[in-house]
Amino acid sequence: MGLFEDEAYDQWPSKKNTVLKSHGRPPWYGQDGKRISDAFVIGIAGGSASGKTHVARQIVRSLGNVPTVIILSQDSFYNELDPEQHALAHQNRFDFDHPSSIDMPMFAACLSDLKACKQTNIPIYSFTHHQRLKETKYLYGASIIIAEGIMALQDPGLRDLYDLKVFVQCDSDLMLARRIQRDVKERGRSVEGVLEQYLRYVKPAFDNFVQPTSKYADIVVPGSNNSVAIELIATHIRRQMTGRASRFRKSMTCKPIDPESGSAVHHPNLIVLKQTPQVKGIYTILRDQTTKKQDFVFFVDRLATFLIEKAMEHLPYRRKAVETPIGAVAEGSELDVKNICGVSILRSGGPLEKGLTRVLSDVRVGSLLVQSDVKTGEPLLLHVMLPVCVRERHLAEDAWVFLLDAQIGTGASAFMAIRTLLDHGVREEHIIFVTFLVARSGGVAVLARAFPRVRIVCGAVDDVLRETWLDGYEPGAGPEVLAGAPGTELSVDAGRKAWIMEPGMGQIGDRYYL
Ligand SMILES: Nc1ncnc2c1ncn2[C@@H]1O[C@H](COP(=O)(O)OP(=O)(O)O)[C@@H](O)[C@H]1O
Ligand SMILES: Nc1ccn([C@@H]2O[C@H](COP(=O)(O)O)[C@@H](O)[C@H]2O)c(=O)n1
Repeated sequence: MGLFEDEAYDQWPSKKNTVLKSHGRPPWYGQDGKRISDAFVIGIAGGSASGKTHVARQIVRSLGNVPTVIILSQDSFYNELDPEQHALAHQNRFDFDHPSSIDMPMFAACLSDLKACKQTNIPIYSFTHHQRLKETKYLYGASIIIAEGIMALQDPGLRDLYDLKVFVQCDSDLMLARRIQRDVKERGRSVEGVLEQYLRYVKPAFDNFVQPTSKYADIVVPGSNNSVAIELIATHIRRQMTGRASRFRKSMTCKPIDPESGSAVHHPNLIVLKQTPQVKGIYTILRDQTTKKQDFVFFVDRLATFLIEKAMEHLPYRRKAVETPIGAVAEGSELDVKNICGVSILRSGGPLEKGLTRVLSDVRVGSLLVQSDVKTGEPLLLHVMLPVCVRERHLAEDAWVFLLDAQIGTGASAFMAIRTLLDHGVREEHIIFVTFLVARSGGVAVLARAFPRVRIVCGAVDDVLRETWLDGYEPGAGPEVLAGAPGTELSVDAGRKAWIMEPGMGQIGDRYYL
């Protein structure tokens, strides 16, 4: 499932569960790999049909070009009902408006995970059937979270999670009229049923529990004609977001110096293929600019298999005895891992992905898309599609992940990809980065400092990571120069420069696929 699904919520059976909107997520961590700031969280409360979801969506629209936003609806967290309660619910005789009807601890837990930049899996609720569906919805990667629900400001623990608290104040008649319309159209209810439920539970609960929480709000927004208030909120959020992203692209290309020895830091877990004549021969063909595409693809595929086999040496194995066809016992070994998967950094990780599936035929492979921001040169996380054993927290901590990318130059994409896996609970020592080429003076040293337990398996090490003007770039030209500019396998900074590896292999993805 894709992570950043713009306006994806119309497909959900319950109310608008989540909206994810992304213009790419800049680094949320510092040079030491640790998180530097939490996501910004807005809590929106108000009566049923007061317009909370509408306000949340309007805020998202008004925010425009900001990093990823998620709308998290409290509606997803109604408690499971037993058969008796279920029967009552279908007769409009169950109180869904009492605070105890919502699984507040679960809502708070999901929200705090998202705030702390971790992934979460939220329930999907069906208002028609008054129950949670079997599937859950995976969420990850928001810089801004809007949590909305009638009880969003009810719980003190929840209130502590918000950076901004909003209450939507709406006229009761308008709320009732909207609710009748919506519940008949979208929630499979009859007009009589809506009115019965409204008079018995909704209105009293609004007066007793919902309206009193308006006192906690930083801002009260009208339930209609509220564009000015929404613009004010969006401006406030934009201001809060400024300066939150970490900027350290430039420093990633420098050789970090070990304060104790004074010499450049090398990666303690950099594993380079033995430079046999056979391996050297393959690299010679791959580095040669006259090599035809057909040969390039053939030798990349061959090398990918070598590298994956090398990486496999770092997985745990246990002893295993088998009986041979002649009835003898042979002592051997077998893989001792619960879950193993691949994650390919798009698009250059593709050839290694093929290598991985040749070696482990049933392995699941996910992907990450990281691209440089044209203005700042910082990496932006644009897309996350991870295998289930990483998406589910209880599986992630036992999972082993082969992270695949063609080369590590500045290390910016590798850094972001590793941080993403760690956010999901994958153990640092369970990540094996497999790559064709690394630049010694570049990102590996930065990665070594931040994530020393991640193993990097590569086939060759280039000493030079050179900063250069992009081909065809003239200072002062527009950002369109960057689109598809050759030699930008390694990212671009605000000055329209790229870092290229020497001697390098050129753009491995382009040479392989185009
Ligand atoms: N400002 C508004 N102007 C017009 N219609 C609105 C406005 N706010 C909400 N509505 C409509 O009212 C109904 C309920 O709004 P919604 O945002 O789903 O309420 P809540 O999330 O508070 O239950 C929806 O059909 C929505 O389109
Ligand atoms: N099975 C359910 C669960 C909840 N409700 C009603 O939903 C209202 C809250 O949702 P809003 O989108 O209107 O904020 C709440 O007032 C419950 O009565 C329901 O009808 N059935």
